[in-house]
Amino acid sequence: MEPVLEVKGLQAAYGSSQVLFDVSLDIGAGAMRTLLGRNGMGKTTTVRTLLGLTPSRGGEVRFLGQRIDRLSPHRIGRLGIAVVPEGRQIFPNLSVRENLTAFAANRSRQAEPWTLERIYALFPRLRERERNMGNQLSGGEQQMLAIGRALMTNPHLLILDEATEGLAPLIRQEIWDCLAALRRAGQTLLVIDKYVERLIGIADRHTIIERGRVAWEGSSAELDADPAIWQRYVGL
Ligand SMILES: Nc1ncnc2c1ncn2[C@@H]1O[C@H](COP(=O)(O)OP(=O)(O)OP(=O)(O)O)[C@@H](O)[C@H]1O
Repeated sequence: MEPVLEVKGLQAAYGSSQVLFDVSLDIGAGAMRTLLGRNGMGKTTTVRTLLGLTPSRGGEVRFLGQRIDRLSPHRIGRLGIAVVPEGRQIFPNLSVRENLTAFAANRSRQAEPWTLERIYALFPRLRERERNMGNQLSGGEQQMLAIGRALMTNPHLLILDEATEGLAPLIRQEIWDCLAALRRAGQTLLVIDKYVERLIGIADRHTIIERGRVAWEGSSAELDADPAIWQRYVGL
């Protein structure tokens, strides 16, 4: 079956400083892949380039078979890629409910699309906070809201950058439980996070990025069998 996302030899730069040299990866329908690597290795730039926010300088990106590496971020979003960005970017002056409904759409034409009710069932805390403004939420609540807001577009592909960064351990666990539930429900996922041991139990495949190049790629079983690999490149 054709992958949902297929990236081949992706290159990107900020001005004259090249940051991605040759990044290739694919994600099958309903699969979850992680992007791993230390700070500054190019994970966020990879995501920004997929979303059209940083122009690619070479290589190809295909989404559901269609070339997207020359499209605007707006068009890419409409095709059904949603992101939970680093730092969440919740609208501070909109309520939880308004944040969730602001971009609601059915991009992937789901027979049973995400609704407010389903988001509130996934994250009961958001229901309790329904009338609170974005800037009145804890970090964990903001992350739940950012995930809920992305799901409300019913994306073919959901990308999370720094999925659990800066969150308390119990909240981190809630986010991983949510990712596992989404994975079981057939949502295709690309996740950046640092906690390799946890991700091995949830994701299908992993890509380790080192200085803008793929240093290692493989399955959860392969990564689990070789902790030296992730200790070397991720260092936890
Ligand atoms: N807007 C920018 N202008 C110039 N250089 C940048 C910019 N954003 C990132 N970089 C540089 O590009 C490289 C890759 O950064 P990137 O944010 O993609 O890494 P990362 O793996 O996501 O790390 P982090 O977890 O710290 O975000 C780094 O050397 C960084 O300093």
